[in-house]
Parts: sequence; structure tokens; C-alpha cells
Amino acid sequence: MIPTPHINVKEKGIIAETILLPGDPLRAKFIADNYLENAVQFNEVRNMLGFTGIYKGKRISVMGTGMGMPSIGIYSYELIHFYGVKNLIRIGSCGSLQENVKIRDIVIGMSSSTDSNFAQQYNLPGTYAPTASWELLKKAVDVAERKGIEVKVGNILSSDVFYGDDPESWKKWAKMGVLAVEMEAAALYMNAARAGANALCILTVSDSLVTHEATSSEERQKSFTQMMEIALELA
Ligand SMILES: O=P(O)(O)O[C@H]1O[C@H](CO)[C@@H](O)[C@H]1O
Ligand SMILES: O=c1cc[nH]c(=O)[nH]1
Repeated sequence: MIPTPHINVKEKGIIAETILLPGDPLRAKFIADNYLENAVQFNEVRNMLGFTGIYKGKRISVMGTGMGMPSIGIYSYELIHFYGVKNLIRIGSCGSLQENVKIRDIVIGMSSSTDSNFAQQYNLPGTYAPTASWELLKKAVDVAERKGIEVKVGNILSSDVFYGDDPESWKKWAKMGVLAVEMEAAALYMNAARAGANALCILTVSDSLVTHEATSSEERQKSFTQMMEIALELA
């Protein structure tokens, strides 16, 4: 079924096998403008900008996903099932839940806890642990080490709410060692697992629920470059 309802690409192969997925489509454009050679835009439906280009001789795509699990659920499903994408690497911003996870630190989600009901569709006889691809995770950690970039790897929280009713609920996740909160990784990991594809989520800490420090929206769009540079090496 191509083009799909949300991606206006008529042929397989136009989208590369490896794709970077920021929530913000303008972050996708920033990556295409600043890192990719011969970048060609493949999607503009709903302004969810997507591009394919070359990075260090390898084809790679980058596309926004929007915010939240329903949104990344749609895009990742279409990319995997209709366009044959194999490696999906979310690059996003997150809120720190731990004192030692500082603003602008990089967090990699080895696994993602969630308050979402996304897993209900699979009718499992228990709870499911959304988990990153080991191959992508290992590669990302190796790249970070080579570049001298410190990363914190562990469990993250994918939440359905940015403005939750209980301002203290994050502390219950924090006491279980969860590093940071964002809103998409768990659905991405589940869609990838169900389809036999590979997924990873690399995050930059944009704000801290512990200290209340925060970065500007411009910084979030343009200057979280270390996570981009790690992700680009995974093609
Ligand atoms: O910066 P992105 O990738 O959008 O990620 C985070 O930022 C958004 C909330 O501001 C949510 O999508 C959350 O997951
Ligand atoms: O989902 C998010 C992203 C950044 N900061 C948060 O507190 N939550």
C-alpha cells in the first residue's frame, strides 16, 4: 500500500534502510541541511519532513515523527511494513529523572518503561519489556566511546503525558532507576520487535525534573548535535 496515508513516496528504495527519527520535523531538516550530501526531500505530508542523503558515503534517511506514541507508531509502522526500513533510530529530547543525569547529557534507552497501553494490542499473557536492538545499542556505545562522548545507558520512561495530573509521579519511576522521560521509544521498540526490525532511542537531556533547569526550543532544534553525530554513524 504505497504511498501510505502519511508518507507520500511511491517507490520502495527512496527511503534508506536506516532512518533517524527526531520528534521535530525541523530537527530532521537541520540534519539534512547540515550533515547530508545530496539530500532529497521525500515527504511533506502534514509537514512531517523526510529526507534521504549520503553521510560518509552511506545512504541514510531522516524524518520527523511528531510527538507521542500514536504518532511514532504510525510512522514507524509505515516505514517498516511498506518501505522496508530496517534500522530505526529515534533521536529526541528528554527530561532527566536522576540527579546524576545532567542537562545536555546523552541518554540511550536500553529499555523503555511506559504508562501507555500500546502493548495491549498484542494480547500478551503478561507485561512486555520494550527493548532496544542490541546491535544498534552496542554500535552506538562504541561510536560514542570512539568520539569521547559520555553516554548514560539504561531504562527510560515513555509517557503518554507531558503535563500529567500528578506532578510528583515521576519520582516513582526515578526510584526504580529510570534515567529520563520522553514520549515515543516504547512504541518504536514494540513496532520494531513485532516486525523483526531494529530500533534504538538516543536522547539529549533538555530539562531536568530534579533541578528544573531547561534548554530553549531553538537549542533543542539545532544544537543537540552530539546525539545526531552518534546516530549518523549507525548507517
Ligand atoms: O524532542 P522530541 O524528539 O520531540 O522528544 C520529546 O519532546 C517532546 C515533548 O516536548 C516529545 O516528543 C518528547 O518525547
Ligand atoms: O517528554 C519529555 C521531553 C522532555 N522533557 C520532559 O520532561 N518530557
